[in-house]
Amino acid sequence: MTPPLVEVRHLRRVFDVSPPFLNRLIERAPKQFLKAVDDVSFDIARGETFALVGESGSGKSTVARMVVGLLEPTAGEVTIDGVKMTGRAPAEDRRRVRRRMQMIFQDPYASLNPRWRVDRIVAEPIRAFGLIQGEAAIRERVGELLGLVGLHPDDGVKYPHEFSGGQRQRIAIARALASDAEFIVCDEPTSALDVSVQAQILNLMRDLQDRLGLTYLFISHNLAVVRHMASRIGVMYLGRVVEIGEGRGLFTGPKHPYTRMLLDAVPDLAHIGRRREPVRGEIPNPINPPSGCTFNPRCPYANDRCRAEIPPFLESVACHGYHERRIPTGPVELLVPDGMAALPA
Ligand SMILES: Nc1ncnc2c1ncn2[C@@H]1O[C@H](COP(=O)(O)OP(=O)(O)OP(=O)(O)O)[C@@H](O)[C@H]1O
Repeated sequence: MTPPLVEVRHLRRVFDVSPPFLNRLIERAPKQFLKAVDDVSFDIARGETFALVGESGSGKSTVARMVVGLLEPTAGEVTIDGVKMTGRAPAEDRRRVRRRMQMIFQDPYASLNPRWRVDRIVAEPIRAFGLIQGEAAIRERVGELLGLVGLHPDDGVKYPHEFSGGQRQRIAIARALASDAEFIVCDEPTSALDVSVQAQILNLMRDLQDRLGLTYLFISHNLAVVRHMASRIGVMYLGRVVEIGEGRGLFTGPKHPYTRMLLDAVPDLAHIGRRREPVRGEIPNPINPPSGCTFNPRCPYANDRCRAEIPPFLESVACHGYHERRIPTGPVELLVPDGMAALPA
């Protein structure tokens, strides 16, 4: 069996969110810490799209930033292509992996230098990594990359503000591909776009994946988008992965009560065989999370054990109720929301 391209093990990130020292001194308040990511583990196979979903603040972006090396983990390991990125792997190995790993963000405008022409933006990784020598050859490669993402090679002479949001995301993708990336971390890449443009960008990403064998870590709060993109999905709640499921399976047979609640909150979800449960309560304060399973105050099936013990991650789900067969399960089916009909199933 080929090893996974990406291995994330027991990743943790704690932020110090204490008030300023003097305030703490006056108020005699202790330091405060926020566990943004707590013991997260998953693998991503080569050529696969693995998605992380969850409500705002569940820790998705923090995981993404640690995976690409933009943020130092408090604990845990990220191994990419056999190289321990969080350990003491030789610098040369880590540089090689970094080049082949890129990130695209929700707001492409913020990540594209507004004063640079598009051809310079796309050529920058090629120059930085010394991938191609000679200006004519670089120009040719930039034209090729722009064509690959559905832009015209002549678009290179324009500036980012001359493009629409969707076209800017295409430029960001071209720049990511310029360094011969094989692993792309996509943090809400289409959330700022109109639904029809979203579909075009998602289809482009899938097409590029097929043609170039790309691997994606896809972060989104939009379940319809995730269902379209991902072969496997991890559901995050308050810094933990509570369930990992195969794309369709997660939608048709959710195991964790939180996954069911997330699906129930999608208006276009048709429910077969079980009652839709209303969304209960709010996400607790992550600085002072509930004991035991952090979902227990919102869970209709919680008992004393749920309030006392963190559930282990077994059979792809971390839930005492599921392991003890206390939770009724039933199939659900996701209907394609309006406007997303352009997305192939
Ligand atoms: N630099 C930071 N300092 C302090 N707290 C942070 C920092 N970055 C993130 N957090 C906190 O960590 C938690 C997880 O945030 P994160 O952005 O990873 O969640 P998310 O699921 O990606 O949500 P969103 O979709 O809103 O970005 C949140 O409670 C957030 O406030």
